[in-house]
Amino acid sequence: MRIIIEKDYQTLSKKAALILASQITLKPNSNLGLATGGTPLAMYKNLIKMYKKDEIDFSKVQTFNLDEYCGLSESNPNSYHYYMNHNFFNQINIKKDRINIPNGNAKNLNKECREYENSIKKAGGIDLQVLGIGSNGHIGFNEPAKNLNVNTEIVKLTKETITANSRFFESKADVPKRAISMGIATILKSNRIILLASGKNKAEAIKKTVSGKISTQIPASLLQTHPNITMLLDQEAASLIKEEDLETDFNCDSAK
Ligand SMILES: O=P(O)(O)OC[C@H]1O[C@](O)(CO)[C@@H](O)[C@@H]1O
Repeated sequence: MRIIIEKDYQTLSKKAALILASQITLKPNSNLGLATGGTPLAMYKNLIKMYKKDEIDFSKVQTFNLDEYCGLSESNPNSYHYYMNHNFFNQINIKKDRINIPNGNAKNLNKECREYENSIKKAGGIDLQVLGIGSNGHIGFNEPAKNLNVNTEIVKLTKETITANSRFFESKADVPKRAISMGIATILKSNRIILLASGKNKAEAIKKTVSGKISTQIPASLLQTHPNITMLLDQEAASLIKEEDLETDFNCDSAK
């Protein structure tokens, strides 16, 4: 596990954008796995800036989003379809038919999950997956539980996640209770993963992800088994990581 600690959210977001840009430069037809939530917003802004300066070309890129709420239409401002179009896709030259986001409004949700998983396989898998993390350690919408989903499935959101995500909705009651999410194996099959985390409220989950025992109660801890994972953190999110867990050849503590 490579750990990069940046001064703050802005520098972390710039670095995340540079990692994506280098992936696309090296492989213009990359399959990118993308995340939503508050954390990647500034990364998307940086990528749009780079695109406008002619530094990146998204025309051959294909994207797969991690998750989507059940029951929200694409035009609902709280859906992840809307989030991605509004915050990213509408401002770059990606081809619409190369964008993949689970349809949380599909008539047959189980079929939708199976087809989503197959479309990732057919595309040859994900080259670079971007992840955020919930303060309970969830990745995608894979919530802490005794058993975790392997493949893309319908998931029930925990009270904690509903409360955390209610900041984007008019009221807590409006937050959907279910979502479609890539499973843990879907995520772990990606060639490279970068996980972004900013702020004190992520520090405990980050500590457990980096150095805790691997447990389905902290879904992100399973990332310890991945051969090419980079944790891109700001100082607050990294504040509970012990010094000795930073001392490996791979780790780069750029803020100190
Ligand atoms: O970046 P935020 O808003 O803290 O969200 C953390 C995680 O929770 C989610 O909103 C739900 O999966 C993710 O999209 C995100 O990675």
